[in-house]
Amino acid sequence: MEQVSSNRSHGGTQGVYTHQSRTTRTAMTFSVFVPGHAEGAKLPVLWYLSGLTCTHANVTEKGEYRAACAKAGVIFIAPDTSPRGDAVPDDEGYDFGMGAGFYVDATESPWAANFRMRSYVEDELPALIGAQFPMADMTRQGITGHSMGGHGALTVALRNPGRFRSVSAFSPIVSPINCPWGEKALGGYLGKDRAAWRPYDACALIEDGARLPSLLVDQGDADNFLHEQLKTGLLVMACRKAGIAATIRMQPGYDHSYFFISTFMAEHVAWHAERLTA
Ligand SMILES: N[C@@H](CCC(=O)N[C@@H](CSC=O)C(=O)NCC(=O)O)C(=O)O
Repeated sequence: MEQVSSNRSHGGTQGVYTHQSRTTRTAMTFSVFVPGHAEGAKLPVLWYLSGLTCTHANVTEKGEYRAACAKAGVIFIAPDTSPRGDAVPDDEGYDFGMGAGFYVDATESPWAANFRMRSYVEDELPALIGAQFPMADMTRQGITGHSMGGHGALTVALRNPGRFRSVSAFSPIVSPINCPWGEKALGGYLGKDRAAWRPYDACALIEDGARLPSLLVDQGDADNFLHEQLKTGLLVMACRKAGIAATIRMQPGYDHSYFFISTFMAEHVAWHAERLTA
């Protein structure tokens, strides 16, 4: 792992790092904010999975999480959304290929060689963080994300019961098998058999018996993707039917942007911190 940059902020350190991933077979970049802490202290970890077109940089520059993480003593980690590089296949659309890994392990050619973001965020990166950041307490992890990354946070948590003490999302795609972004991505990465898509659909996972400890979701009601792509109502219904304790808030006037995310970021960090430090 190499450090790309390091900046002191809110009494802690905002770092950006790169490493050669054996999972994606590419270099991968991610950011980590470590709050100031006593020597030998162990801090809980909050993962943030980003949305379409993003790298680690969008939330790092516009997410406004550092003050809240410094106050709560929570490490904040932002991975990239896909493998990248000249040798990595891409698509002309913003919603498939580079910047749009959808947190799946692709099985279809030519994507399968590099697009393995499920294994990257579930296995390789957590192991790297545990090895390289001795202050990270990997027994206390929370996960959140935005849009495609909200879908990632929900599905990673649902598939890994017991790993995350807290789960939240900002304007998540709640059922990719039921929206154009998801149908394009899952069809492209996984092929035509829709049964293979279910492990990557939060509502389907819940319907199939997966559970979350509790859930916080914020969704802007002026989000132009709400009705065609995000479909928050499907998650409300799935949680209600499964008896999952979920706080799903419609926020009047807010859109899909980082102006929305940064408005509610401190509340999400505090919500996670409450569960990660209990
Ligand atoms: N370019 C696209 C929209 C792309 C977009 O809105 N991306 C969102 C995530 S959408 C779901 O995953 C985002 O976070 N963008 C980065 C940012 O810094 O805002 C279009 O024109 O429709």
